[in-house]
Amino acid sequence: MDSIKRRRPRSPSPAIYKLDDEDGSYEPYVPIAQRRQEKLARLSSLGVNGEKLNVKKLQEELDEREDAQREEEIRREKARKERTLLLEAQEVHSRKAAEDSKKTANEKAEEADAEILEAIKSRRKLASDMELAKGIQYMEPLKTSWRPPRYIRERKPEEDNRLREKYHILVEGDDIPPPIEHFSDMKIPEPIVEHLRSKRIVNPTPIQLQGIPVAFSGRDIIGIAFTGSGKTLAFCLPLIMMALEEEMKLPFIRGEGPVGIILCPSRELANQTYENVVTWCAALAKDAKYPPLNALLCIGGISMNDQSHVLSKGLHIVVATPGRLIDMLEKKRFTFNNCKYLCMDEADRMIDLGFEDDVRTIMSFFKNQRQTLLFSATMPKKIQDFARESLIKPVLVNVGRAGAANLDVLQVVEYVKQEAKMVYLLECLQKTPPPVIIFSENKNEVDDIQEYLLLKGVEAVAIHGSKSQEERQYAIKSFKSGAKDVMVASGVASKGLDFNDIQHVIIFSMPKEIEDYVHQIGRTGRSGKTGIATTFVNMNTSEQTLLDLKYLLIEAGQKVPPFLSTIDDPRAAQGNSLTGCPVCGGLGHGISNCPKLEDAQRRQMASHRTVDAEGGY
Ligand SMILES: Nc1ncnc2c1ncn2[C@@H]1O[C@H](COP(=O)(O)OP(=O)(O)OP(=O)(O)O)[C@@H](O)[C@H]1O
Repeated sequence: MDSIKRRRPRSPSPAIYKLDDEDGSYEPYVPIAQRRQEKLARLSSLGVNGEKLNVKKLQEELDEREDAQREEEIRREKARKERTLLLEAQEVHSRKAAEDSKKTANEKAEEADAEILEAIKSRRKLASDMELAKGIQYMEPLKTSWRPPRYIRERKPEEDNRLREKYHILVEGDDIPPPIEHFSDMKIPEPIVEHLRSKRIVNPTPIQLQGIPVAFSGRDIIGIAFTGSGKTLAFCLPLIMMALEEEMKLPFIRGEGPVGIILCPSRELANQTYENVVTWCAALAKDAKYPPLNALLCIGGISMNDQSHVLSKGLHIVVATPGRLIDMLEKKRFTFNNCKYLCMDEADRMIDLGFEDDVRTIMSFFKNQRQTLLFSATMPKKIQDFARESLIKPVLVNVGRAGAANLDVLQVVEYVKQEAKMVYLLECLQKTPPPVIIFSENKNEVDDIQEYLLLKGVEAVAIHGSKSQEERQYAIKSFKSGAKDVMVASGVASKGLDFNDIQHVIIFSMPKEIEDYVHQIGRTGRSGKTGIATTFVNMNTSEQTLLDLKYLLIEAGQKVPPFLSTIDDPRAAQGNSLTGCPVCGGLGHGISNCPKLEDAQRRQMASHRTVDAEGGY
């Protein structure tokens, strides 16, 4: 009985059965009585006298030996199985590694892109923290009293579409207001139309003929059109009209207003837009029928006390850079209690990671529903999608591909060795008469170029983020007035600045982001005139930037120099899709190599509430 208790079961466990069964080594069960008989027979065959020996003891010894044998078999079997599993795991692993290495060729990049896009998607909505906290979500656009003339209202939708096709305007959104081909049909006050005519602004440009009716209707808008195509008028005029209507209903007194704000990424651009607003308001007020409208320039680097006379009256329009505007709002120099118009010029720049939080803070000062307008020449798909989520029934008005170069600019790309650049620059300046702008990414280089040109007797001014506000203003003023022939500039002057008839833009050092290039060459070829842009590249220019440039030249139907055409797109070799980067709009790379993403991450790490190097604050 004892021995039976200690003995291990001879018959294998069901699990082992199963395994044995699987590989065909199944042993049939032998009853205990039969086994005892067999054992005794074996003992007697060995010549052992069963009566003399303690049979029970012998039997136990034999059982133990058999048990040990059986255990050894099970152990070996287990080891064999484990080894097989290990081998299998190794095989799976190496199969996966092989698949992964195959993926590099086609899917890996897309997988990585999807991951980055997912991360970008998780960015918070652009709505202010206050709106988000209160859970406020406006569903309907702002109501305005403006209506298109009856004959346009009665036009068939197909006719509207025909007009859009004629002007290469793409639209997206619900209930899109009709395009209007003439200023006179937009119900703009006659003194303004008259003033525009005096400036040879007779017919609206495509972005204006669709953008203005959309904005006049109170709709949120994303307006994308190439550099120099008249976006400023498209977003200033609706604000002037809104302010006019409010003022005429009930005149503003001290402490009231503004009705709306225009946000710009640089002081110079804000200043230029402010001057436009003031000119158009003054043109309006020339007719005694219309009241004067007050505008305030709110930028870093200037004393706000100089404008105290504006603050002592009712305030209609504020043109600002984000930092100074937040400062003024926090100090309660004015409020947004009645503000219902927020426009962002160069909006992609405003809402990319650098200014995103500032924009949110500004939005949190609004007390009521607002109309939001975003305009730019470059607006990568991801920024469009992100912005769209934060707008109310927005209308997208797109003239040409977002980020495409202005076709009125002749783009010349030249290979110039680093050490030869300065000398070649002088030669290059002979291509056209002045005025000429030279762009460099590096502030020290801007200073060096100006110094060199001055030494060579060229009347040159320089502007970059480290110059004082006076120096910057002097540079812009003297260049605009024609007193100086050449302006050497860092990126600060590249976005939105509208100089008279620039003949030639020279890009001394190619920017990493192709969007910056598009803005820089866009300082020429404005308002229907043509211009030249010469860009120096060399081995310091990254291959990816060169690829972006190559595709942009091809898209614009420009000549591609041999050293650019020989650069192959690695994505093509890997069989990857050649669609443009959704983050920066560059056509020569995917999202995983986006230079803007790197920059954005860098900027996010730096505290952007400190003085903006480009002078935004
Ligand atoms: N309808 C028009 N007809 C002719 N010229 C116009 C018209 N509208 C604006 N302009 C002129 O075109 C020039 C460029 O306009 P604006 O500065 O608004 O361009 P933009 O689209 O904002 O360019 P950017 O993207 O570089 O900021 C200005 O000098 C402006 O006076």
